[in-house]
Amino acid sequence: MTPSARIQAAIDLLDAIIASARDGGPAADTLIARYFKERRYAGSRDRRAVRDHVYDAIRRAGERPDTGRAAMIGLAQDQPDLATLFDGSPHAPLPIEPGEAGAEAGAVPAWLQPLLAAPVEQGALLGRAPVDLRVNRLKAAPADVAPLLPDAAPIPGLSDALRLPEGWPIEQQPVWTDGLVEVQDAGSQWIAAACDAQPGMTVVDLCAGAGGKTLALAAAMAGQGRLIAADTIRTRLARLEPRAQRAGATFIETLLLDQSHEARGLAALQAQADLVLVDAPCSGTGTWRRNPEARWRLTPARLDRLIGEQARILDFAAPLVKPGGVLLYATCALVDREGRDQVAAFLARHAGWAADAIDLPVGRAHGGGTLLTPGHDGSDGFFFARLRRGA
Ligand SMILES: C[S@@+](CC[C@H](N)C(=O)[O-])C[C@H]1O[C@@H](n2cnc3c(N)ncnc32)[C@H](O)[C@@H]1O
Repeated sequence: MTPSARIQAAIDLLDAIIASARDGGPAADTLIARYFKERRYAGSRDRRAVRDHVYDAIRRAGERPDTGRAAMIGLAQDQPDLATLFDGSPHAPLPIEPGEAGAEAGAVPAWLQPLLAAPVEQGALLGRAPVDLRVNRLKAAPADVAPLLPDAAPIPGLSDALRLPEGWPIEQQPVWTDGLVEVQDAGSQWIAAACDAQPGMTVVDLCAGAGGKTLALAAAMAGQGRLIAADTIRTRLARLEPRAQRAGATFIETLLLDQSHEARGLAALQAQADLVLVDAPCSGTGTWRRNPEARWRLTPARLDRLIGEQARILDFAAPLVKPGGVLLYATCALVDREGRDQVAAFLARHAGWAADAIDLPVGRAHGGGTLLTPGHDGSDGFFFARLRRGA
């Protein structure tokens, strides 16, 4: 592909990504993979260049652009070399017309800016994320793994964590295929630390998804006790099973819940759990480093729906906790209505509950919980709170 044809390919992909973000379709990564599957003539350098253009254009535009062309013209305003590639040659975009507008530059959609927690450094939300690893204590100690990964650096305060540079291909290494390490952002590892799961406990991971945090809890429990991974989406839970095998965490039980009738599926666990983790569905504002197009998907109506769902999940999670036990509420969102205010509302609805102080060498206290941000903590952004049921 010529450099100009790569720009046109990026424009075509951005058109598809914009439509998909508007209509709730597949993620950008899926669309990019599909696009190249149908265009075998594109070599690996073409793919990398097109992908970089696409993600640079997504990162640059806070609001969803009208067209892929507008998104790329916006990028060309910052990178004038790109503007010369709009040359009208075969497979290239037409020249940029005088006065033709590019998408506006910005990090956060205007409607969302006032809703983000005040300490959040908005300019840092779109940085590049490193590859963070968690050494799987069920199979190895950090001292065994560190010499196998000389490019990895420790992460202060997280004894089982290692950090590799962005894009490092860990999934091709035996240390990953053998289950000695999991890819897990430091923020998620801090949440697992805040859970303080111990061997022998009964633990419910209520929004387990594909089990990223479940596996961290399994390692903290040293494979002893009861660990139930629940979710309403069968395909997500199905992805946990091979991961648990690889990690040697075979004691994990999975529980598929029926959306809107979750309490029925959880009836046998009432007042049984020492710990319930609610890693709730959320706006994902803390993970824009990895999913920058997520900010083109969010709308005020979708945010309202998520907040309602978070409150509903908290309400059916609370009765599972035994007296004296803990409900750890976490979201990878930095919107106060999903974090600080959600916890305050929970405490107002549920007598006999209180927020524990969280003693971790990271984050900032925020309302009844802790705020982690890319700008302050170098991890994905999260809000989390430890809610304790009175004994
Ligand atoms: C933020 S993701 C969880 C990520 C996962 N804990 C991890 O560490 O990889 C939120 C999950 O909540 C699940 N979910 C949504 N509504 C739910 C409900 N009513 N009950 C249980 N899980 C739900 C979603 O399917 C999704 O997998």
